[in-house]
This record gives sequence, C-alpha cells and structure tokens, in this order.
Amino acid sequence: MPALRIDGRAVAARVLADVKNRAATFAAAKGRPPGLAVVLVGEDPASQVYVRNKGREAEAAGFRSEQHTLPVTTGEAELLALVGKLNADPGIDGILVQLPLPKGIDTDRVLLAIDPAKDVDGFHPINVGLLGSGAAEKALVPCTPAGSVILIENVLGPSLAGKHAVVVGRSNIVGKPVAQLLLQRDATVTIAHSRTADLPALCRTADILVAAVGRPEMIRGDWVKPGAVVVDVGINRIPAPEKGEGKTRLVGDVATEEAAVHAAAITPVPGGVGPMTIALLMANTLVAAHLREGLPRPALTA
Ligand SMILES: Nc1nc(=O)c2c([nH]1)NC[C@@H]1CN(c3ccc(C(=O)N[C@@H](CCC(=O)O)C(=O)O)cc3)C=[N+]21
Repeated sequence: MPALRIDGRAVAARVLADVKNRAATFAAAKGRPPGLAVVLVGEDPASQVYVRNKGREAEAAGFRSEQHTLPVTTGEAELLALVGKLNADPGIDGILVQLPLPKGIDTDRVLLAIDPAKDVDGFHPINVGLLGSGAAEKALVPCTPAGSVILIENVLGPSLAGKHAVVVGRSNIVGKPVAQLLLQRDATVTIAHSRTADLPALCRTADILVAAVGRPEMIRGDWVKPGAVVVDVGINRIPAPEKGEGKTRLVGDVATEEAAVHAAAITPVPGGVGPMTIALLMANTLVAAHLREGLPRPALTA
C-alpha cells in the first residue's frame, strides 16, 4: 500500500476557518479583533515572503495585522525599543520577531524581552518552561511543533500510548518542543541528532518519525519502519537544473518517494508542515487574545 500523503494545506485551511469564526466572536464581544505584529529585520527575500504570507493570513482571519520591517543595520537597542512598544500596545496580542536575526543582535535577549503573554512563537523561556513542566494548556506552544502534532493526531488519534516516536533534531524551535508535545500525548520519545550512533537503525524502530534536521533528503526510504507515520519538518531549497539554469526546488529532510514505499502516512514538502506553521501562528494569536482578555482558552479543532 502506498503511503497516505497528509494534506497539510487542507488541515491548515480547517484550522484557519475555525480561527476566523472565533475571531469574529471575540471581536463582537471585545470591540476589537485579535492583533498580530510581525517584525522583520533585514531584507532576506525568503523571510520577506514568509512575513508577507503571515500578514495575508492574519487579515484573512479578520485580525488586525502589522508588519514592521527594519533595516539590516538596526541595532539591538532599537529592536528592543520596538518590542517594548508592541508589548505596551493593548491592541496587539501576538508579537513575532522573524528569525534568524542579523549578526550582532543577541537573539536570546530579544526573545526574553517579548511579553510571554504575547509570545505567539512560544520561544520565551516562560513558555518553554510551561511546556516542559507539562503545563502546555497554560503556555503558548511553538507553531511548527503544534502543527506537526495536529497532523499526527489526524492520522493516529489523540493518544499515542504505546508508540515509539523518534525526533531527529534537537533544536529549541522544533526538536525539543515537538518531543514534549509527543510525550504529553503518551508516546515514548527518543530525541536523536547528528551524534547519535546508528541513526538509520534507530529510525527503523520509530512508529512516528519526525525529521527536523535541515539536511535535504537525509532520511532514506530504508530508515522507515513499515507502517510508520513520517512528519517532514525540513524546508530546503536545492538546485533543480532539470527545471532550467539557476532554478531551485523545495525538498524536505526526508527522501519522500523512497519513504512513501514503507510509511503508512507521510507529509509532503511543500504542502505538509509549512502551511500548518502559519495556521498555528493565527491560532496562537487567537489564544493569546483570549487569555489576555480573561476569556477561556479556545479549544481549536482540525
Ligand atoms: N520567529 C519565527 N517564527 C517562525 O515561525 C519562522 C521564523 N521565525 N523564521 C523562518 C521560519 C520558516 N517558517 C515557515 C513558515 C511557513 C512555511 C510554508 O508555508 N511553506 C510552504 C512553502 C512555501 C514556499 O514555497 O517557499 C510549504 O511548506 O508548503 C515555510 C517556512 C517560519 N519560520
């Protein structure tokens, strides 16, 4: 049986429809829509595309949406001043500072300066700590991990008891938080990385395989256990001479066609985790708006 291709665009569209509905209810109750501010330092074209997409989805959901683009020469103090202004703005519920930041800016200091109640990336140490101590329902949870777990739940249901999840990659942005979310759903979780012994053999023990390493097509078909659910978080732009001189294409961290021979279900790139990241950013902004206004945390559905 060929693997089910998990349609991240379709699941993201369901999340966004739910967010839009609830945003309208929120706006009617509070006299203002949820507000999201996205901050971009520098002119990296890929980052500009992502930031523009985030603004477009925020507007489609009925949010107030602000984009702040600062020159690449911006100093840390200036960026901290903007974050302080956004923290103090009562109409802004979510602040996202696009990463990576230019050299010379201390990323940890900037993330620490964002009000944890507005930290829709879930990168502030307060939110990291709430997730790590099992209080995810009080936390803002990082978007890519939360979106990845919704895709897994759509295939396997809410309980992952008895399943072995292998997370390849130990970043603060994906690997560690996705491991926490899987653990919270009762999976048995192994976090693997570049120094893990015999990574292919370990991956072959995974009922759930999450790839978040940032190396194009590193995970091969024969690393995948028959019947596994494979979530490919990687987004790598590689040369595609077959499309013409200087052209590129997007690939994940998994050799998708090879892996699909063995997997029960697999997320494609593009069209898998990426659209979920943006949908969960809107969901987090809606959650932050509710919590800041003293309303119960909305239980989003997909
Ligand atoms: N503070 C911060 N938070 C982030 O969440 C954040 C960030 N910084 N820096 C950059 C990365 C990257 N990122 C993506 C989001 C959506 C897609 C996405 O929708 N991808 C489409 C394809 C897009 C394309 O064609 O290039 C897909 O996979 O189908 C990709 C990448 C969020 N990031």
